Amino acid sequence: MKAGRGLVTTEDIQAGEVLLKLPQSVLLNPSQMTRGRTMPWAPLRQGDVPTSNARPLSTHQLLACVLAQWRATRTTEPDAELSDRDAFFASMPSAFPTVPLTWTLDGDTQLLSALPPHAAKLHHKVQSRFEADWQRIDALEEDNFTLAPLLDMANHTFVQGEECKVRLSPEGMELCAPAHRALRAGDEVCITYGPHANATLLVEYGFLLAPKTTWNNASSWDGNPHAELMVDDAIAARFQAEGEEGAWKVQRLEEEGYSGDYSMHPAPEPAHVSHRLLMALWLLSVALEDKQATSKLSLRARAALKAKQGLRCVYTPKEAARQWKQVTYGMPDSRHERPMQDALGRLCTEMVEQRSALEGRLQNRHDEPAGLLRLLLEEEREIAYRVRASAERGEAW
Ligand SMILES: C[S@@+](CC[C@H](N)C(=O)[O-])C[C@H]1O[C@@H](n2cnc3c(N)ncnc32)[C@H](O)[C@@H]1O
Repeated sequence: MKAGRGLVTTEDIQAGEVLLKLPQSVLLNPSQMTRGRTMPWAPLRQGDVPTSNARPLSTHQLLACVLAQWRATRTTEPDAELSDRDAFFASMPSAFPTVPLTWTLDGDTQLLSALPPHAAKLHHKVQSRFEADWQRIDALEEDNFTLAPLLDMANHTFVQGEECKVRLSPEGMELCAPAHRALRAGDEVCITYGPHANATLLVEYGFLLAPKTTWNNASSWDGNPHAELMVDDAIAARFQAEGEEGAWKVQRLEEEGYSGDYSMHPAPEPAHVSHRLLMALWLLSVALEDKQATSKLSLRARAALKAKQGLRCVYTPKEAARQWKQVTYGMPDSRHERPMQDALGRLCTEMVEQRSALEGRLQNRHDEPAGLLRLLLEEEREIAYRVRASAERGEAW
């Protein structure tokens, strides 16, 4: 994998065998640095009551201070001998060109403007965290983010079962070989950073998993197994465009805990939509009508209303609420299938077009960050294609 440096075994290792032990004393986190003593700068622990003169740092702020201080000292004394801890610090990367936060700090608006909406939202969260650290806001939850020499060199694997396990104990940290797979000398030692989709990997870590082959209609999914296309913005826009009727629908979703987090997935196949998105699509397949008011409309106005309702199922609000209850009990009415398929097809087409437009913003950029962003946009477009094809075959849910 093209992942910079990594960990590699130098001898054969049995499945489940411990590869590495890091005693508490070499770990760098607030617990270790304060050794349980109360310090005015120490991040608050659970149950700590902040005193008026304490200005605690968050863990990230504290570790950033330690690293900044080390870097400053190394600059003034470049020839000083390296201790083990210095060697660890010196091994850390000093530039992060593929992490979108760097694009913001460098003012690379071209790359930023091509981020797909969900990745842009995730990036915004990373940026807010970063800004909060700069502003030194009070962080009241317990945090004990740790820098771990050597272990921090482990790259992420996407292959389930191939990852080495990190175990925490009062003595420190242990890295163990995969439970069911021996390692041979020369194998890379990987861990998992979590079941992340590519947008998260890009904005949090600056990398993503590219597919092994070029996708075509027939190929099975060989990209990130956790790939997803988030469509919250597009769904919210649809409800908003429906005015009061949309607000009624949003309220139904909120009541049932289905508000937001609407996703499409290429794997496991067939490409499909999440249950939450399905619920939103059901509501989009409904048109509300006040029968009494409609009966008073002119023929022309009634025809215009019919056109607006399109293929959707028309209900009075009371009947819609009753049908909705049925759906939340897992008993949808088959009359909704066609309008839902239709709504999904249009949504997928919009996603494809939006990604192509975003890709257009990367013209003339052939650097690594733009390459990664292009992969993300291509992946999202491919998911939309696959879900649309599944919907046409009646398999998207
Ligand atoms: C904990 S560090 C691992 C050591 C890192 N490779 C280095 O050279 O310092 C995490 C970083 O490694 C890279 N990385 C980790 N796993 C990767 C993977 N599967 N593919 C590409 N890059 C990866 C990313 O840049 C990520 O932010």
